[in-house]
Amino acid sequence: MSELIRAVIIDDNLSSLELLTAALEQKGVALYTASDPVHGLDLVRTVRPQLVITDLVMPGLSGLEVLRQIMVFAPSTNVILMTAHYTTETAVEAIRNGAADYLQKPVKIADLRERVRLLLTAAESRRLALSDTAAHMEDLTFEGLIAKSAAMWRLFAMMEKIAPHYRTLLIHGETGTGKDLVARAVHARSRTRGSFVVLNCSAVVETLFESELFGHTRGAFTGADRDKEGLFAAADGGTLFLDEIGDMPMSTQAKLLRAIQNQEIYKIGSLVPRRVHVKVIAASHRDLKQAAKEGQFREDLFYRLSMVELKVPPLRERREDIELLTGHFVERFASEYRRKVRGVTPRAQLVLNRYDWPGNVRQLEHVIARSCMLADSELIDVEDLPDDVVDVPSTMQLVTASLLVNQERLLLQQIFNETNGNQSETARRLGIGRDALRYKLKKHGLGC
Ligand SMILES: Nc1ncnc2c1ncn2[C@@H]1O[C@H](COP(=O)(O)OP(=O)(O)OP(=O)(O)O)[C@@H](O)[C@H]1O
Repeated sequence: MSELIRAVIIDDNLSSLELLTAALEQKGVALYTASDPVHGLDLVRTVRPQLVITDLVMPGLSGLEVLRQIMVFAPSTNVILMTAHYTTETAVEAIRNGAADYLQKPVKIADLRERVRLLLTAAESRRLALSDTAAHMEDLTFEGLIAKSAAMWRLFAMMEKIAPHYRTLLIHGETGTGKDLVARAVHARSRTRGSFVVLNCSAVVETLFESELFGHTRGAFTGADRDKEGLFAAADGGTLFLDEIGDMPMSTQAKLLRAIQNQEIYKIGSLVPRRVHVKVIAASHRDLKQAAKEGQFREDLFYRLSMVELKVPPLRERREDIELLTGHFVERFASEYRRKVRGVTPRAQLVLNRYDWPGNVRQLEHVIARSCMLADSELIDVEDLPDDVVDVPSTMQLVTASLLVNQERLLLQQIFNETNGNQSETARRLGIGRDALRYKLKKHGLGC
């Protein structure tokens, strides 16, 4: 971050403009100010700043419009909006539209400095991770998540921005992609003081769901022989992570929605409400929108949760992460199992890079753990890898094969029709023998 940082501040209130300028004035930062949004946008176009701080309500053009225009011509700019009327909903909306942050006015100077520092450091980490010049693993790590792919660093940037503002969040991704780690990372960056409490919805007996979430009073039902606090209460001031929320019964979903909306819970057997401040993160490998359409998930809960939706891409869509994760897991398991393994051979790495990883990072983790145990030498080789990883043809090969089969069927059908089903003529035009033609016709269910 040694280069000069350019920042543009736009505010129609002159004393606020002066205050912000004084707050951000420091070595290495070039500040430009505008007291009207149109001039502000001109400045942004000419000086191409990394950072723009703009008021939300201004005559002529709103801060949201300023944001919208900047996102069109310089989408990587960090735009911070300031407003006297902060709500979670407007903050989330602004961030979904590309804002880097959304601050309550009057802005606390220490807060602003810290937010700017975090944003610029995050932008620097992102640049470093994507530039192939990262010197250390820390440069490629975001709160325990390791990646160098642009897709993952885009996700980290969104996590960073949304973490201080969201109240509900939905994480979607195939099994083993790292949803749990993503949830923990968002919690860590949310600056809440409370705990991170987890409920795996696929592991709870249906009848005990509500007692798990909201707690119960003694005698509330048979077997309730003492008062019990629920997970909502345990997560008060922190985050409740509901993993595999698609497995939550519909009746519990209705109560969950009410608790989220009212920030109030009732223990089973009690009429006394308790106020709670809980951020809720839900995760699912299922397409909940589709489930809601099919009546298998409450639509209102889906819309509430998906105000912010984070998608964790499958490993096969970010293959540049495979080698990095392989190295990380080799180091971890070699040390855990006290083995002298220090890497994988180039050809084994090729096999790993080519495989489709239906179980995603977790599957890669298990494969490397097993290979570390089996490897006879310092480098894991192809024979140390499981057969299914080594033998399966890559998706590319499968796709090509199925395309060829399709093409063949279409061609056969076309010529067979043109020749009015004349096999000798069809074989002649295709340049193959009659036996080969009969075989192919049978294979494709044609002409019989
Ligand atoms: N980017 C990553 N860097 C390092 N480790 C990772 C990364 N992504 C996933 N892992 C590891 O892979 C394993 C699976 O991750 P995690 O449990 O977060 O996935 P998940 O999507 O929540 O899975 P499920 O859908 O089965 O609950 C964990 O051991 C986790 O530590």
